[in-house]
Amino acid sequence: MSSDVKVVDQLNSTKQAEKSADINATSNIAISVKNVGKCFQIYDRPQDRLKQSIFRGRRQYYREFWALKDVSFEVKKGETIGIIGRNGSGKSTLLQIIAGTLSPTEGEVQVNGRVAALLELGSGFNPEFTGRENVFMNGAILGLSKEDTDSLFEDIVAFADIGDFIDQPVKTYSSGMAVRLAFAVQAMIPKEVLIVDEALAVGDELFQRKCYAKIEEFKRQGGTILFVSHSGSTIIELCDRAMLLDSGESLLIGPSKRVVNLYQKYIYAPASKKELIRQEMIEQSQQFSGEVNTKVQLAGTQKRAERVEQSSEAKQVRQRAMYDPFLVPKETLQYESRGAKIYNPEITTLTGEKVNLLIPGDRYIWRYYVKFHKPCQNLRFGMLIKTASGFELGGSVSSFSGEGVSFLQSGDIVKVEFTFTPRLNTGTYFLNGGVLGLTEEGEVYLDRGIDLAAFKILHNEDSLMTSIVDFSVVPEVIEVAGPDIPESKIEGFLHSLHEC
Ligand SMILES: Nc1ncnc2c1ncn2[C@@H]1O[C@H](COP(=O)(O)OP(=O)(O)OP(=O)(O)O)[C@@H](O)[C@H]1O
Repeated sequence: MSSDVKVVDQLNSTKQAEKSADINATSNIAISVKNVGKCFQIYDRPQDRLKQSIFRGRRQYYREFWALKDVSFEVKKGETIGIIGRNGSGKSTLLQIIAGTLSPTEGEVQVNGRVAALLELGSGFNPEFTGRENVFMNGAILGLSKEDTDSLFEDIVAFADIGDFIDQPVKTYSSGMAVRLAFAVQAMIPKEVLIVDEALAVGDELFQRKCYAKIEEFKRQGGTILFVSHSGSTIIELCDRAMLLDSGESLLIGPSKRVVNLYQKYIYAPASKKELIRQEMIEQSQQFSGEVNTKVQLAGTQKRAERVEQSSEAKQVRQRAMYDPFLVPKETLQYESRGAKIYNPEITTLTGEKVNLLIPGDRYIWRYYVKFHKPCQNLRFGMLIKTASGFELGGSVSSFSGEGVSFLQSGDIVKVEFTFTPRLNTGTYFLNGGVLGLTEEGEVYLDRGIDLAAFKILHNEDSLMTSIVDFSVVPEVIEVAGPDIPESKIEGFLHSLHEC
């Protein structure tokens, strides 16, 4: 897209946002998408495009391709919604329509407030102008006065961190530098709605972390976010709800963890089962409409576990079996079997007692059995531990890619054990198990169970750890000087300490 076209589109976008703000100013809805469809005209040969413009309307030289079909949803103010789906499912098209850089063929989109969109970053810059000039141009396009942009300018430049290049023409920038500056503009402008296409993978890892921190800050401040990602765990971590797009259709909108799990079950299902799962998802979508899932049947669990934590008995329970029958995942999800099935998943102590209240730092076994219903080869077995919000903490597979148990007959049963040490903070965690095998489609899950078991890490009074993972940190604080070192001498003094 040329920069001129982009400018016009963005001006339209601003106008659209202003218009919507009038309509929705008092509503708690930030984005409303109603029956949106997008049809692209596909020309098989370049000359067909020319013919179409000459014989306009009299004959059709293109094929129609509907990239979005009848998509409807609403996003409340302050909500973060994730959009997930395979390549080509229509995610970017939907984001562009909501951002106002693409118009829908049918349906209606309303956005309440100013939109900043982290899409096609840098494509709106004029390469002949300097970074500074482009920042002011972008500000004007986004509806900011010169004074507004003036007051944000230092922050934009500091965030982009491109040094003196700010006064060089953008055509001299590396692509990474242009993207950084464009991100900084969108990140710093005042906005009500932020649209992010994670596929942008901006710059190096440090800059990416800075971008995520900025997105998280916007979320904390009550901003509304629409977020596209291929990473299920990022969607679960960041988003309140998620939408699954498939071939341009919105199949499922609901709690993000549930949507991501069903999506994974769907993409790994054999072709013959896909339509069935698709229908199941459409039906589930109607049930969700905003409901929040509780993960575990907590009846009595929390109180029971707290009592155990508090009692002096907790200090003596090392090596004693601790099992709470109420601590079971409410929503275990098993993939469609492709010739193998997982049975009897359980956590035990090294001496075989079934447990789910674990002592941090002790050794345990995650065990399941697998029965094979057809001959299978290159078999690998996996485990994964996740937080209650679905964030993947870590796991293991039984061998490297492509290796594994070379062959098992139909009817064979294997026992799979993973001995592990949960070095984790107090809290509830979930375990997955999976069997991978080589089929004519490549390596696929022959069976996979999401949230097959839950466990709780008991409180350790002696631990000073913070957050989730225990890195066995040993803190040490030593007084090295009294108040007699003046401020101006501190660096020299600390240097002399190292030399001693
Ligand atoms: N300008 C266009 N002209 C014709 N077809 C288009 C155009 N833009 C997108 N499409 C088609 O529309 C479909 C949806 O594309 P889109 O980029 O929205 O998918 P996506 O889900 O974002 O994919 P990805 O995950 O690969 O980024 C694709 O089949 C794509 O080829």
